[in-house]
Amino acid sequence: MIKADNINFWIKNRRVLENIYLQLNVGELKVVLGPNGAGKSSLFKILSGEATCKLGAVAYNGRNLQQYNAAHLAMVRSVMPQSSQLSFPFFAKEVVEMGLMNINNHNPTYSIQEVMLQTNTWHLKNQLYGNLSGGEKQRVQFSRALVQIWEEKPYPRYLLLDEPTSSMDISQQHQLLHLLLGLKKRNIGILVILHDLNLAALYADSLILLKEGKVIANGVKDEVLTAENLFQTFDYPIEVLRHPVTGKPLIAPQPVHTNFQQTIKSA
Ligand SMILES: Nc1ncnc2c1ncn2[C@@H]1O[C@H](COP(=O)(O)OP(=O)(O)OP(=O)(O)O)[C@@H](O)[C@H]1O
Repeated sequence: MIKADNINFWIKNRRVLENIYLQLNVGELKVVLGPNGAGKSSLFKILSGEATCKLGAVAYNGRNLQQYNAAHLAMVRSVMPQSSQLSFPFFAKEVVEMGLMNINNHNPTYSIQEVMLQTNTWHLKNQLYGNLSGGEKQRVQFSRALVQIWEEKPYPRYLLLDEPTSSMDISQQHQLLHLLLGLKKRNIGILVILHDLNLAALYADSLILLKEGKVIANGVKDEVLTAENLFQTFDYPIEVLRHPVTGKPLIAPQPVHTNFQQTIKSA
């Protein structure tokens, strides 16, 4: 389990995260939602170990994050940040192979091809990463993160993804989330930051709504995804309907012209 207790985080004397508690279990897909600037990426950096908080603590499998060295941490969690800059002209396949270098695995029981076929990137293997489209770059970075945890292990591991689908078309978005569902069965817990409420509604087990650094709601999907919680989080009127095929929540934002101001006043 990843356990975050009372996370408080300041950037330049401004508190951007306040008293955050969360738990991520293996077999769970947790989505973090919230408006721009809510603190999602800051929380992500603290959970992944990229940043440290003055107040509060993060533990992986019962052991404080600070006690892990980089190599050991790479064995228990894999990370896809919002953006990744590469200073050299790597081919797409070389970028994916970096996932193996992170865990010092020179002899994987699986092939890079196997993973890249799953993420629809194998045909891009010999293209320069810098020349790929935004969505293609994301799929390559996702592949790199997957390669790092693809091999089955007897201990719990975690995959952390910050807006992995933001540049992807609708088909690729759903394929990525579908792949995550498969990973849940491999003793892996997954935390994803998304802006697409409907992707969250279809695929998440649990959700955290964040606004101005504070948790508005945290729990199982059906309890968190209510019109009231969404309004409180986004200051925007959003209906929660039922998906006609899956029966899961279906998010229907109201268009701005339909009495938006009136709705805000009456809420
Ligand atoms: N390096 C920085 N210097 C100053 N302020 C920062 C810095 N990084 C983040 N912030 C501020 O911290 C707050 C939280 O930022 P964060 O990136 O965590 O938000 P977010 O929820 O991920 O937003 P988005 O949805 O737009 O990606 C924002 O107000 C942001 O302006």
